[in-house]
Amino acid sequence: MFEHEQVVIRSGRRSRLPVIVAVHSTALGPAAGGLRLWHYPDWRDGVTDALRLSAAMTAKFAVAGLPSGGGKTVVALPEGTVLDPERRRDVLQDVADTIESLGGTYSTGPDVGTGPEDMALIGTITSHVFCRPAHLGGSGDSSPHTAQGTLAALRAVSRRLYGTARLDGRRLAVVGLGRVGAGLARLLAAEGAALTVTDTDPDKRKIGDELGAVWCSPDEILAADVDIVVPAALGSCLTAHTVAQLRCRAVVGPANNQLATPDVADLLHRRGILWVPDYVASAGGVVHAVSTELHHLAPDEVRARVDAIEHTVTGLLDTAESRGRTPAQAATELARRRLRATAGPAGT
Ligand SMILES: NC(=O)C1=CN([C@@H]2O[C@H](COP(=O)(O)OP(=O)(O)OC[C@H]3O[C@@H](n4cnc5c(N)ncnc54)[C@H](O)[C@@H]3O)[C@@H](O)[C@H]2O)C=CC1
Ligand SMILES: CC(C)C(=O)C(=O)O
Repeated sequence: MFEHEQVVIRSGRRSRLPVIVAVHSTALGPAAGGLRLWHYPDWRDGVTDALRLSAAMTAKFAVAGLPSGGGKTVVALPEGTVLDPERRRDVLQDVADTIESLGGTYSTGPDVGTGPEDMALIGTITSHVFCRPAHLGGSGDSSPHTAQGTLAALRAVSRRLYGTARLDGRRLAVVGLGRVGAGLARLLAAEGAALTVTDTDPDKRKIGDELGAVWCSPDEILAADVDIVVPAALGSCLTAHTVAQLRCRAVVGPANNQLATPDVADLLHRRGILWVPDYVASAGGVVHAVSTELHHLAPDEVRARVDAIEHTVTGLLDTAESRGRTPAQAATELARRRLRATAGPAGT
């Protein structure tokens, strides 16, 4: 079933690359979600990714209790494409044109492959952008706040499984040392967690060495003998095949769309592995950006909202336990309830 409100696919005027903007829902407010600049075997795979990522943003905002809707932009780069600075600028301007044409229905921010400087460039063409650098009036890089929010989710899970929110001595495997994964690994190392890490980019090994982490190959890390696996790279890492290999008690991480298909949540549950839906654990970045840029909250209030992810996760785990649901089902039900509440009697 096609459940999105709007999907725009344009060939960029300058770059000739496919710019895909998916607006899943504006039921809670104008849509927001990051710009993913990534390689795909076929541009249609980029469309599939945009559809899934934008739907996840709707759920992310609903569970976080924020008045925004779900959207996402994907620029599907053919495999092997390397963008020189000029071509990168062309792509970003093409994205900005497309977003501007939506007249405020959707605003973009950073995601895989983009950051605050890219948002600054987009901001020269459209005002519908967030997470620009602070000196330009934006809330800056979302990734430290995404990492902080994921840490809050990990504390809730640790308390549930081990009776303490402290992570010192806990064994965690961080999959992906990009902007969020590296930040999170640093927070975990500072707390005394024993880390196993990986990234497909061998240069990231330096970060692991700096943190005293064990380096593992990307193909083997999901089977590592650890307490908690932390997906912090790309989506669809949890499949029937990889779930069968897991040796951990929980999977909690910031990577969007970790499940290859929704039924994988049941497989995890049947194996007794606690999985916190990614759209709950990864909300810190948008919570920070929206609370700062739209609601103009003071920094300590914003930080409290990011840290409140710990209570959200605890609440979901309680609900799941008391109603005989998986955490995934409890989160879906909460998101649907909040979306229905805005639709009024006709939508209930
Ligand atoms: N940046 C943010 O604030 C937010 C990011 N997320 C999600 O968190 C995840 C990471 O995002 P960022 O750190 O911003 O992206 P990034 O592009 O900075 O980092 C991604 C990292 O994953 C690595 N990687 C790719 N495939 C891999 C694989 N198969 N195994 C191991 N490593 C692999 C890449 O080499 C890169 O170092 C993404 O799924 C993103 O959608 C979610 C919410 C907010
Ligand atoms: C950081 C924001 C923009 C986002 O796209 C996400 O939370 O996935």
